[in-house]
Amino acid sequence: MSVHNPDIKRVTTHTIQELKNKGEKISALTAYDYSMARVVDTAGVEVILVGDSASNVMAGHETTLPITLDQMIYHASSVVRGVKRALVVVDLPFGSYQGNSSEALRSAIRIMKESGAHAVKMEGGIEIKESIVRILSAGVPVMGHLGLTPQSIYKFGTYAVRAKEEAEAQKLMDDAHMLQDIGCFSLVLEKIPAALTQKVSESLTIPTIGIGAGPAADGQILVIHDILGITNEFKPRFLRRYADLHTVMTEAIGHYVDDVKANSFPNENEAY
Ligand SMILES: Nc1nc(=O)c2c([nH]1)NC[C@@H]1CN(c3ccc(C(=O)N[C@@H](CCC(=O)O)C(=O)O)cc3)CN21
Ligand SMILES: CC(C)C(=O)C(=O)O
Ligand SMILES: [Mg+2]
Repeated sequence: MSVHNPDIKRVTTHTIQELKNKGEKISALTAYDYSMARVVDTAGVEVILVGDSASNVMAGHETTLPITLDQMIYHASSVVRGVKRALVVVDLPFGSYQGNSSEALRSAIRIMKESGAHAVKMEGGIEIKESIVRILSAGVPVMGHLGLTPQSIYKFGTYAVRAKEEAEAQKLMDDAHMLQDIGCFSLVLEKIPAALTQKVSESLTIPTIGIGAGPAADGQILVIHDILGITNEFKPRFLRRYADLHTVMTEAIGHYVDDVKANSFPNENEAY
């Protein structure tokens, strides 16, 4: 296996626009720490998202709501130190940008200044337009996020597919165009019908990145721990597992415990 596009030394927002223009799909994954980011980057993924899913995957919370801006900056700065090539995008966490565009700008600037990441991602459409405009005006690239927006889970009540009804699909299409028109460089579409993803992706010039949104998105994103089978209890239909690391890791650790109990670790070569 080899890294795709080895000629690309550093992925930028322009690189992923060119991939859409060429009709080449964009690969994206999450990472939350230095060691995992090094692996994901080395494997050739173009976009690494420091997702607020860290709240679930790293901290064990039920939702993404509790993670703080300081915690996102800690994860993001760790990821940036592990990345040589990918574009690093960071989720603005719940409560750091909704409602107040000055606070939104301050949050985005803290992320850029304190982590070294390349862009931020924000959930929502017209409701957060002013905040996005302020951040874009400061020269910070913004990725939008429409459809299933987990920071609003208590407004919707479920993680079910979004925009199945015509009115919600129309609002999503309007929001997508608004985000493109104000200058967002890309857009995540989460858990919406595949046909709507196709309509939106064909109608926009900027690249869409889907999760549970079907094959027509210009790119795909999943949570790294999900594709590696570490989070083995999370199995939505859209997830494809590429490894069963939960089993691999549990067995490896079990062998270590056995060796310690049998006093066969450490041996003479592993001692001074
Ligand atoms: N480990 C992990 N992976 C993710 O993809 C992820 C997170 N955490 N945390 C933040 C959000 C939440 N996401 C989610 C959460 C649930 C479903 C989901 O489909 N849940 C149920 C169906 C619920 C319903 O239909 O009401 C399922 O089938 O598992 C999808 C995406 C995506 N993000
Ligand atoms: C799943 C992606 C799109 C995300 O927002 C996250 O990981 O937080
Ligand atoms: Mg997120």
